Amino acid sequence: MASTLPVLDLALLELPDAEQAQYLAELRETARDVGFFYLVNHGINPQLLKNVQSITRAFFALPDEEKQRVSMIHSPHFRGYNRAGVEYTREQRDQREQFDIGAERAALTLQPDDPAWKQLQGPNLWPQALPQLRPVIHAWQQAMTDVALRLLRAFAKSLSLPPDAFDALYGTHPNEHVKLIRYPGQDAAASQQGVGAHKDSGFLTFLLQDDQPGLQVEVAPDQWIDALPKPGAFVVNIGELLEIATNGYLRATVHRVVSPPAKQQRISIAFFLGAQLDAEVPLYQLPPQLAAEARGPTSDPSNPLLREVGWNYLKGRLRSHRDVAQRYYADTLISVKS
Ligand SMILES: O=C(O)CCC(=O)C(=O)O
Ligand SMILES: [Fe+2]
Repeated sequence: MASTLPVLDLALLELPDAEQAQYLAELRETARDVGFFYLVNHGINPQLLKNVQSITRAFFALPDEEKQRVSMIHSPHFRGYNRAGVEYTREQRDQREQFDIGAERAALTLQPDDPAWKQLQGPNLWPQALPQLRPVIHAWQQAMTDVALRLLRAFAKSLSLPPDAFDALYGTHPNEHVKLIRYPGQDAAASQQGVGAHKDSGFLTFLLQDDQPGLQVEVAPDQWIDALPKPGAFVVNIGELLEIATNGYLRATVHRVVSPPAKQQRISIAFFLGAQLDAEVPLYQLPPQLAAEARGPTSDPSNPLLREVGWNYLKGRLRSHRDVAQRYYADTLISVKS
């Protein structure tokens, strides 16, 4: 069993088609067997990455009062700030503070019969005390969307599907979710749950870690390996949408973060590429050889995987942010077991 994550080089996608076969097979097998890897040579300007990291530190260093002004409780779209201990994973509180940003779009006017997930679309909250945050995050969100779509097309090719097979799913409105995260250090006697074990709900996740360890990946039942920070690389993982789309051939791997020791902290910046909220994930026809190896999507009664993208995404948001759910989605909580 590997003790570190595999490394994949995005620049190899520029090879002529005839020379790509081995690389695409490696991409497919890594995504299938581990579901997590380091991505190097991704082409994102290192200065942009530095800027994103330093503006994130500046955000968390703001006085609590400023952060509370952009608290998520003000947003029916699940945007904004949460202090540590407010979010839940597997019924336990996560010890991390975070700031969520989504695709910057106007809120929709809902009709009585509209599905609740339509309320997920809307504007972000931005702190007045840190005006540079918005342009830096927008630039990063755009750059990450480009990289994520390149990688998604490579996945389609690696599965012998047309390269644009997934394009209709993310359409013109991909769900581009950025999360700035700070894990405060914890005393040995306190809860070490930075974020509890979970799968991500979208297509692909990219993590920009600092140099503090803590991220762990479940490579086999109850077997965890450390995804140690690797300078210049993203940690990439597969989300539930790719698991559903490939009938479980690709795997949305469970992962978690263990808190840093007291007096230290860990900063991680996540980019989640999701599909358009009104899309439904079809079951893609894989070639017989791959189809025979598909395991079917995992069935976990506490986490059903839903083909309707809006519902699958809302499921995760309602579970994580109980206070926002109570305030804006009370009717949905009654009608949907999340
Ligand atoms: O902190 C990290 O690097 C991982 C965060 C994570 O898994 C998540 O927010 O879904
Ligand atoms: Fe995650």
